[in-house]
Amino acid sequence: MAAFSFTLTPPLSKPSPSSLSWTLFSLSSPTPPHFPPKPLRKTLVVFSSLNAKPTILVAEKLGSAGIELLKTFANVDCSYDMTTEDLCAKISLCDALIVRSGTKVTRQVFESSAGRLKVVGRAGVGIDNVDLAAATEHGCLVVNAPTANTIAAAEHGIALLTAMARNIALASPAVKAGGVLGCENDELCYSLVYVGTSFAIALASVTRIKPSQHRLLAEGSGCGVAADVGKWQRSKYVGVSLVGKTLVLMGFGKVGSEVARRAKGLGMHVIAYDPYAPADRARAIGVELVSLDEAFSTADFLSLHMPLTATTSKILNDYAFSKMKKGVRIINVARGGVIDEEALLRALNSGIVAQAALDVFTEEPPPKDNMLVLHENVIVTPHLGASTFEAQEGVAIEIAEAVVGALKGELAATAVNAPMVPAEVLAELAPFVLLAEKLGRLAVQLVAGGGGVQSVKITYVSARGPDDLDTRLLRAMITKGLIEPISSVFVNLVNADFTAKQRGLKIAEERIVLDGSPEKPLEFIQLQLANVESKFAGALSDLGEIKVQGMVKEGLPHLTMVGSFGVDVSLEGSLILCKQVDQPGIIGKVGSILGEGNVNVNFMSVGRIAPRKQAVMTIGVDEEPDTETLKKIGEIKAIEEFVFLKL
Ligand SMILES: NC(=O)C1=CN([C@@H]2O[C@H](COP(=O)(O)OP(=O)(O)OC[C@H]3O[C@@H](n4cnc5c(N)ncnc54)[C@H](O)[C@@H]3O)[C@@H](O)[C@H]2O)C=CC1
Ligand SMILES: O=C(O)C(=O)COP(=O)(O)O
Repeated sequence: MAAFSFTLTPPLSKPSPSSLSWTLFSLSSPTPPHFPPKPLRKTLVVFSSLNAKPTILVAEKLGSAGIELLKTFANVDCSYDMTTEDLCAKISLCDALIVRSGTKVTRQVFESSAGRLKVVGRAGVGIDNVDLAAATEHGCLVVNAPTANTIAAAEHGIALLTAMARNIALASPAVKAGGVLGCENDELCYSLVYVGTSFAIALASVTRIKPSQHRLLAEGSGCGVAADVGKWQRSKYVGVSLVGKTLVLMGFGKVGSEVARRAKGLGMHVIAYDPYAPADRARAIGVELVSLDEAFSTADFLSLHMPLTATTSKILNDYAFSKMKKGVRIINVARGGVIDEEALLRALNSGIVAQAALDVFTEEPPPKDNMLVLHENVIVTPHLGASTFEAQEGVAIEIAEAVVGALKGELAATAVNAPMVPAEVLAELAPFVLLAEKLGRLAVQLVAGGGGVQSVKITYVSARGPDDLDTRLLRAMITKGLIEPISSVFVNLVNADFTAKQRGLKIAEERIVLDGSPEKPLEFIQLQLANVESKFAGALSDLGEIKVQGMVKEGLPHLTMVGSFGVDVSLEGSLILCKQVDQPGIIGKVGSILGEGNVNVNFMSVGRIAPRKQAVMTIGVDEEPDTETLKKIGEIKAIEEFVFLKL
């Protein structure tokens, strides 16, 4: 009697947490016309919608063009000014969330989503308000809109620079209050006052008050401007010139470069501190990259354009200010947290910093009694860097395209928490990505017991040099294949490495370079699972590891080796592996049993050590054979063992 085993477990399908299900990817989807220009890198995303329309929650004001675009694909819920509690309550009903800088997307939000939230779209650049680690752990892709507000932010930086240098923000309301609006004696007049904390000109409202109340009002609101109302103070608002002055840019990325171009047009000497910026790009704009110390010590004006990270947090601190020239002027359109606000206050009070122009704050909106905001040498705007009509329409379209694309399973060009791979590399790797997942699924189903695997060795064999092969996608898909069939977690490019680590799955990668034509990115991929028992002994290598190997033939993934047996079967549908003593008639017998069970065979191959010796037969089937059919196969005398695998 032949020893055999077959498996209909572990469960290979699991209920989708939402109307969205995981699929590998779609490379065939047409790319929508793109505005603004397409970034060069893309990432593979693994979502696709089934029948029901997904729901997208828009938590902050988004340009109308973006909303219209979203509505063509999804149910769109525009709920602005939600509390954290409101957001957490709604999020489990949403497949995607779109925010700007005003919404904190915390771990609590991801936990509250109960696995449904698949994409967070940040309609802008800075993603410091999104808990990326939590997003990744929950397999949620985060995309941003990194290009559409660059010019707006740069223009705002220049606006603050010039407004500060020429005291525009202080002089204008003073003139309006006293001169233009006609403030005389005890007659009632209009005066610009700051609302509440008096922190923003943009928030100023016009209030009818008596001139005798101006000072009172000014003192009451802590507002230096209101105290000067009614005065035509030409000598008070004498400014400083820009031409010939040194402007230091801290961060020389998209916004920093655009500020540089504009500042050079104003006749400024522009230098930058950015350890990661390419020197040739800086040179092309006529900007010298300098050390941090040189940046601090030479600046007449210093403008911040770096992201808020652990390294940049409070980069302008007491030490930095102590290195600066007396009378330096600071502009911040990046993030409040890159400045130690208390240190800046001290530097303003001591005169090291003559003036500061701030668009962003550690806490937004800043508290009423924020002494920086109230400081007479500080001008402020309420995070307006990206707020032009043009930028907001552009950002809205950019983020809507990214979110819809991700939900459709297209490539996300602006993924923040997943590897981005050049689009052309991705197109080339696509069939290998499919092969990688199938090999993972196949290998794990050969393991006896439901415990899965603790270590896997992946060997990539290619005629290309190791540096020419980006294996992140392949590794992620092998991980997906290894983990999903034996667990309830959904693995994608975003959370693959995290999930593997969390489950204690060690992944070793090896690349072997073959002689041959480097036209194809890969010749084959091999997986070896060590320290496991197999339910199909024929899949074990001489070293006792489960070994499977595959390659891409005519664009389709093929299994080419099981254990020590060479086979050749297309990895479609499901697979039956049989180990038998090679002899006439076996193929026919198995074929007719499958036929009787109404199971269509799509591929069959036999790999044998030698004629009439042991052989492994691989049979690709379109349908899943029922238990009775499988039992009959097991009863064929010459068959030593067999296994049914669902791909
Ligand atoms: N106020 C507003 O409304 C807006 C603010 N922003 C903010 O402006 C900042 C820059 O945006 P982009 O230029 O689009 O980003 P980007 O990514 O193109 O440029 C950032 C630059 O900072 C550099 N950098 C990173 N760490 C650094 C460090 N430790 N020291 C020096 N440089 C470092 C990077 O190398 C990069 O060149 C971001 O914080 C973004 O959130 C952007 C748009 C609007
Ligand atoms: O894009 C950025 O980084 C910004 O700071 C813009 O923020 P906002 O979208 O205007 O809230």
